[in-house]
Amino acid sequence: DDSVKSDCVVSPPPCTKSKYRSYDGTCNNLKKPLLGSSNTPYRRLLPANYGDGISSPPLSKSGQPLPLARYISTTVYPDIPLKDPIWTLNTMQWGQIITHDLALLKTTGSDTCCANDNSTKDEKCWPITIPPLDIMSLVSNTKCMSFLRTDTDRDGKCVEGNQPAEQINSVNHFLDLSIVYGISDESHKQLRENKGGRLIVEQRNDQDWPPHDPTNPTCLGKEKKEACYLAGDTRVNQNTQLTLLQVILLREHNRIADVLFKLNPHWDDETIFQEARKILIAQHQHISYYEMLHIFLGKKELVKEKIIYETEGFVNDYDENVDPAVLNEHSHAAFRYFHSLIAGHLKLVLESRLSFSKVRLSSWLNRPSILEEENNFDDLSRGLATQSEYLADAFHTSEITQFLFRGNNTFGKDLKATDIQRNRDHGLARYNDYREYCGLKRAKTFWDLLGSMSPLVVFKLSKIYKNVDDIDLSVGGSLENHAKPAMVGTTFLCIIKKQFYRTRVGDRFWFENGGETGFTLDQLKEIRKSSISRLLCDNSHNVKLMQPRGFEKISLINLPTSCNNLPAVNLTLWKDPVP
Ligand code: HEM
Repeated sequence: DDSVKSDCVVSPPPCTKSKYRSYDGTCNNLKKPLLGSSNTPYRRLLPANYGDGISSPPLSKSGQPLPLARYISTTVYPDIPLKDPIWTLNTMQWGQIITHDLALLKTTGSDTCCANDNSTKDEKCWPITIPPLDIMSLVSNTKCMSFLRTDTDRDGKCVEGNQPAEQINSVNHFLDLSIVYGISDESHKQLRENKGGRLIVEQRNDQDWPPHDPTNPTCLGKEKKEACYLAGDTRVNQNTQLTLLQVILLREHNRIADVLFKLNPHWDDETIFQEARKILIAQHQHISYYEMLHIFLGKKELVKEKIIYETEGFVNDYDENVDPAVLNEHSHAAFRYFHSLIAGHLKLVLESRLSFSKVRLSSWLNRPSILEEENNFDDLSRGLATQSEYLADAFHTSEITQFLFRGNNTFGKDLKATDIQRNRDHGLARYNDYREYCGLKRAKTFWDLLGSMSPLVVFKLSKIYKNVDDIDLSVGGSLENHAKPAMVGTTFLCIIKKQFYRTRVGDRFWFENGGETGFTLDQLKEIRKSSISRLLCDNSHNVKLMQPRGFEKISLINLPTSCNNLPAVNLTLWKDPVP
């Protein structure tokens, strides 16, 4: 049954026909109420490929272990900083917002497992080995990086027999701003002010900030006064610009709630809250699908695949037979390709758009306090819309391949090595299998890859892997030439398209649907005016100018203009006609 939960709760909850979404995603699908809900498995496009057919990491065709993930990372993905000529850091950062809204692999236990200590005895421990000639080995004598295997449906002992393990997504699978609102009734409750439809904020220096989180492990060990935030998602503090966008979304909720309260003083807290939530989720879906995704995937492709529509009307494409769940291949290989967009330094930018300073990414991971210092919040907001993201390619900033979460140490973790190890942890089928699935020809030899990769890349692969069938999806897919205008090769494009189709068509509350869960047509037209630029304008402290298209760099055809000139959602359309 596809509605079996990781904790063996098989009986679906009773569903009322609520106008609003639940927090955990249950009852979005009325026929199968658990579809897409928190703590249910990712889905797969192709059957799993485990070493033992059940859950152990895969081996190479020859039966030998696959080449070390860290070795692949250092040999294939060096730090060559090539800037994107068109798209801003906002594009990368919104991509991570979409990611965190859709999925979070579930792990239990402490994330300190390395071959050097006893913790490796934990069956979930599968450290990333560092080869002897690696810079981390040579300079600081580090032998491994901690890696915890993802929890699966087999852990709960709810799966019988030899059924292959399926990993658990601990957040709900819908694009519903669970990062702002929480993933269950309990996690949601802690965020509510219970007045005026607002979310809890703390005021400092004339600005609103998320509340302090006393329990999040990333906040432990911080001085009591140091900001460390609570939000709908536990990763809120992970990196500076991610936290910035989370604060923007939180403030936007309260801004909308305050306007709705003025328009409809007779509404109670819950009504204001749910209406504000519905508007913000709609803005998010609109910005993600209509302003951002075409940058990654190309507009024509999105229209052709019915992921977006060229219409001013409703789009009633909800299909209860479409499973909205996040695909394992999407979250753990294809979409992670965009880790290569990450910039190692974040620019602080003045209203004149002069950049006067920058901060190092790895110095501020899990340390959001930097946002509250001086004018950093505004300067970094402008930075997001001014600075280039990096090109989608096979190069990664060493800030994430050598120094990720380094804290006070010389080195930290390696995100690309983690991505490769995770691909194997989840037993994703091989790159060659997905080539075939996505309409490319299966490669019999390495040289058959030449049609989709550069000769240098094919040469490297042939030196690293023994057999072309051994190539990991997250490696092969990330090395393909782009299927232009998409920023990604054919195989990943095919996987990502499938994801974003399911995410919209499998969501009964999709913002463009008319009917009882939707908006009036006039309201929908207002939602379609929302933009990343206006969102940053309205919710930063003192940013006065933004270019109209905030994912696109400033140019003669995209000049900064007064924030007031940018289209805005007219909330008076939400005035109750019959108070
Ligand atoms: C500074 C920016 C970012 C940092 C520091 C970061 C870091 C991470 C880390 C540490 C993980 C967990 C790795 C694991 O244990 O397997 C992860 C997962 C992931 N990242 Fe990123 N990331 C960033 C930006 C992005 C962007 C821009 C995208 C895509 C546009 C992205 C897509 C993903 C996806 C899809 C996952 C898997 C999510 C899941 O299902 O659990 N990330 N990232």
